[in-house]
Parts: sequence; C-alpha cells; structure tokens
Amino acid sequence: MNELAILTKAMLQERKDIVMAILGGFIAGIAGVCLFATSGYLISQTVFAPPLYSLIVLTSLVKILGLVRAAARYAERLYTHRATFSMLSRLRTAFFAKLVPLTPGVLNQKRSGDLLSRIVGDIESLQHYFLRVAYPPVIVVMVFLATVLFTSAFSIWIACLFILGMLAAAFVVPAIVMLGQRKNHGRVREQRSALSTEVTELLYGFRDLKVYGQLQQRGEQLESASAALTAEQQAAARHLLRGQSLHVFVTFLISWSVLTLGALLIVEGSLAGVFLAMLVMISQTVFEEAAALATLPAYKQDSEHAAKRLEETVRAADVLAEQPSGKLPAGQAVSIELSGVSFQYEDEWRPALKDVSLHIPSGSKTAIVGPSGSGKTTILELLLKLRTPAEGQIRFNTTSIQELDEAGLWQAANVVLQHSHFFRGTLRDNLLLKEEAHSDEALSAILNKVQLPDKLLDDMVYEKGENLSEGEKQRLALARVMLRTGRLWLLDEPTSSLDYITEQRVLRHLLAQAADDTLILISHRLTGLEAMDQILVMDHGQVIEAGSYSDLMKQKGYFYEMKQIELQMIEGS
Ligand SMILES: Nc1ncnc2c1ncn2[C@@H]1O[C@H](COP(=O)(O)OP(=O)(O)OP(=O)(O)O)[C@@H](O)[C@H]1O
Repeated sequence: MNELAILTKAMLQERKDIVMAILGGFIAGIAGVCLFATSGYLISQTVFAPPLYSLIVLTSLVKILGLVRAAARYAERLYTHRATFSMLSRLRTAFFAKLVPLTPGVLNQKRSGDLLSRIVGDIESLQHYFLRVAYPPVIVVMVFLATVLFTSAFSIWIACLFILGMLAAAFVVPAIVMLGQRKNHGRVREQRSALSTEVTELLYGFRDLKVYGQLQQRGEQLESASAALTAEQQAAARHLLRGQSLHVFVTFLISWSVLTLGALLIVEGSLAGVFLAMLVMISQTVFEEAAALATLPAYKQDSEHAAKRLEETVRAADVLAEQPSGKLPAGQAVSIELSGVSFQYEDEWRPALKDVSLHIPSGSKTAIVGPSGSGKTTILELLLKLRTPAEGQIRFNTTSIQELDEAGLWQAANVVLQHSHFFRGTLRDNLLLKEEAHSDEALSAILNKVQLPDKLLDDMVYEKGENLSEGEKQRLALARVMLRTGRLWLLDEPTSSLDYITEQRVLRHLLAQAADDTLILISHRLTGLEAMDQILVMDHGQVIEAGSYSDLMKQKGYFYEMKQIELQMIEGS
C-alpha cells in the first residue's frame, strides 16, 4: 500500500534485526512444538515401562527444549522490539522532517490537538504493523510447514486436519474479526483526536475560560470526549478479545478432532497408539503460534488508517519538496523590491494584499504603519517565504524570492514576530536558541541594551514565558535577535508593549546595531519614526502613502491625520 511505503522502507533498514527475530521466532516455535510432542510421547512411553536410560534421554530432551525455547523467545522479543523502536524513531524523524517545511500551512488547517494526536498516537500505531501484521505470518508459516511435514510422517490424515485447522485460523477467524472491525473503523483514533483537541484548547485557554466562567462547560466537554474515547477503546478491546476467543475455540476443535481421528486410526491399525498423545500436544502448540493471526486484520487496518492520516498531513510536503538553492549574499545588506504583489488567505473573501509595489534600498530603514488588518504582517510573512504571493514578484537585490532557499533566508534575517515563543528553561537557554556561542558577558550586555539589567542569565523562564510580562517578552525577543549577525531586520511591532521611554532606549541600541543593515519595522505607534528613511502607510492591503517622516507630514495626508489623532490622544491622557 502506498501509505505504508515509508514503513516498508523503515523495515528494510532494520532487516538485520528482523532476520535475527525471525530466526529466534522460528527456533522458539519449533522448540515449543518439539517440547510438547516429546512430553506427549514421554507420557505415553511410561505406560510401557521403558528402560530407565530412554526415560532419562526423554526428560533431558524436555528440559533442553524448554531452555532452548525460552532463550529463543527472549532473542525474538529482543530483536523484534529493537527493530520496532528503531523503526518508530525513524518514522518520527521522517514525519517531522516532512512536517517542518509546511508547518505554517498545516497549523492553519489542523487544530493543534489533532496534530498532536497524529504525531504521537498515529505514529505509535504504526509499530503494530511490524509486530502484529508483517511478522507473525512469517513465523506461523515456517513453524506450521515444519510441523505438518513432521506429522505427515505419522499420519497423513492428521496432517490434513492440521492444514484444515490452519486455514480456519488464518482465514476464517480473521475474516470474521475483519467484518466486525469495519464497523468501528478508525473510531478510536477519531475520538483520541477529539480528546486531544479538547485538552489542548482547555490548557491554552485556561485563564480566559476561567475568567469568562466557561471552565465548567469546557470541563464537561472534556469529560464527555474522554468517556467517548473509553467507550470506543472498550468496544475495540472487546472485539479483539472475541477474535482471540474464536481462535482458542478453533484450536480446541482441532485438538478434539485429532483425538477422535487418532483413536479411529489406532482402531484401524494405521497409527501406533503411543503417538496419539504426542499428536494432540502438537495440535495445541502449533495453533498457539497462530493466535496472532486472529487479530492481524484489526491491526492491519489500524496501521493503514494511521499511515493514511499521517500521509494526508504531510502530503503537501511532496509538492514543496524541491527547494531552490539561492542564498542571500553573506555579510551584505540587501535591497528589497515588491512589484504588483497580491495575496489572499485561503477561505478569505477579500485579499490581504492588493497589487503592492515598493522598493526598500539596501541599508535603509523602513517603517510600515497602518490600521490593524491592513496587511503589514502579511508583507513580512511573504518576505520570509512563510507564504507565497498569488501574483507579483518579490526580489532580494536582483534575485527572485522563488530562487532563494528558505532556510538560508531565515538564517540571514533577524526576525521578531508579533508573538515570540519562550521555552521552559533558563534565560540563557532562551537567548541562545540557535546554540550560537556567546559569552555570559555578551549576553548580559545585550540584556542591558534591551533595558533588562536586573534579569540574571540563570533566572528560570516558565513554559510559554508565563512568568514574564509582555514587555519583558518583547525585550527578550529583541535581545535574542540582537545576538544574531544577519544583515536584514524584519521586526513586527517589537516594542508595542513597552512604555515610550523604554521603547526609545531599546530602539536606539537596535538602530545603532543595524546602522548599515536593511531594516523593516512594523509599528502601530507613530512616535520615533523621524529616524526612518521611509515610512510606508498601508490601508486595506495597499500602500497608500510612502515617503520620509517630513515628506508625509508635509503632504498632510493619511499619515498626518493619524499623527494628529495620536497627538490628541497623548495630550488627552
Ligand atoms: N492566517 C490567516 N488566515 C486568514 N486570514 C488572515 C490570516 N492572517 C491574517 N489574515 C487577514 O489578513 C488581513 C491582513 O492581516 P495582517 O495580519 O497582515 O494585518 P496587520 O496590518 O499586520 O494587522 P495588525 O496590525 O493587527 O497585526 C486581515 O484582514 C486578517 O484578517
């Protein structure tokens, strides 16, 4: 199956362990059959009061076979599990490698809880494919053929009975299980996604839900999702149990049939009575090996469904697989040109950007201002190749953005997005996200520049920066970016939560560092923009005014109006 190609590839990569596992499984299976056959024969032999040495040989054989079986089973378990865990780790890595390039797109379409459940649950389900789908039939066939060959030496009829029993165990029982499985196909997985989604939403929105008095209602929703998952899991477990019981029933049916047929053959004189117990014991052991076949279709369907969902999640990655190799010139400031750029978000009725053309000279400082929703952030996202324009061209120097490798672009840009993420760890860990080498002195100097002199590098930061104020988060994000050496700065409202004085101090250091670099600053506030070479004013996805601060003030257009309103508000407050 197409969806399982990645799994088959992972299995091939573990072929050494798989061969060892098959060898161990075969030896354990055959040793088990021989052990019970010998025990049966030993029991029958004792009736004839055989010489002591033959009893000693038989009991020793039983002991040796017991040991061999245990050792081979241990080896089988060791190698199958080692292969499974290595495959799981390969699958996770392969899935993440495909997921990372398309993360912005995937996150738009999928709820994060669903994505989490796919990453964790579905990949884990794939471990069953090797352990419970691909591997058991190989062992069953090998052990069974050897057993049938051995049995046929005593009675061809009993060998035929074994074949009949195996057909029932390998095809009829799994087919019955499969029929039942169709009914609850994928329901456990869907319920797990639903629960995971509820949990993440509750965790992310805990504070807001509490403040708005919605916590109880959400808690009840979570409980009902949990109960639904438990019910589906119980139904699936009951179904598997029914399959296993059916298999045990077939095993006993065959054992009784062997006993009856054997008795008839003994009466007929075509089978020596001393072998009857041996054949009955063999029938019980050889079908024990085939128990895994009863649940095989259920696991097969489950693995295929998991593989399909994972494939759906990363399908777009194949489209994006070919990455251009162009790079921004290292150590040089770049110019940026947008000509006739339009962009519309999926499922949105109006474009976020309409025919935007602008030029940003290399080494210049540009501010983009405009009302909320006017398309400022969208421009940055297009420049970072997080989104692709529907129309128009974007060029860095003379190179089209389509020819640039996105990783190289991110490497060359110093970016602060509207919401920076903070991880649980020390302040130092959060500053050195890229594992760049910076001394503690350099880190402390940066903390001073962003007006956080009281913070210590060993201070703990909680998950998502819970113990930091919004202003502190913004200053730490700026400190992070100021530790980088890129010559292109893309800053999306990096100081919106700072008071005016702190903002001006931080921006002064930042502009000094970026003196010769190309810098784009998105700003809601219009204060301090005198230092910018040009200001682009946006409204409804278009650049409606462009020029230096003094030009725009002289024009007395939209920017001038906005400035007057801001001044009135400052005076009024
Ligand atoms: N992920 C998205 N999916 C769909 N529409 C979006 C998405 N992000 C933004 N938009 C829409 O695109 C338009 C431009 O948004 P954008 O974030 O670029 O504006 P902005 O000027 O940066 O706003 P703000 O100043 O509030 O950050 C808005 O109408 C917004 O609703």
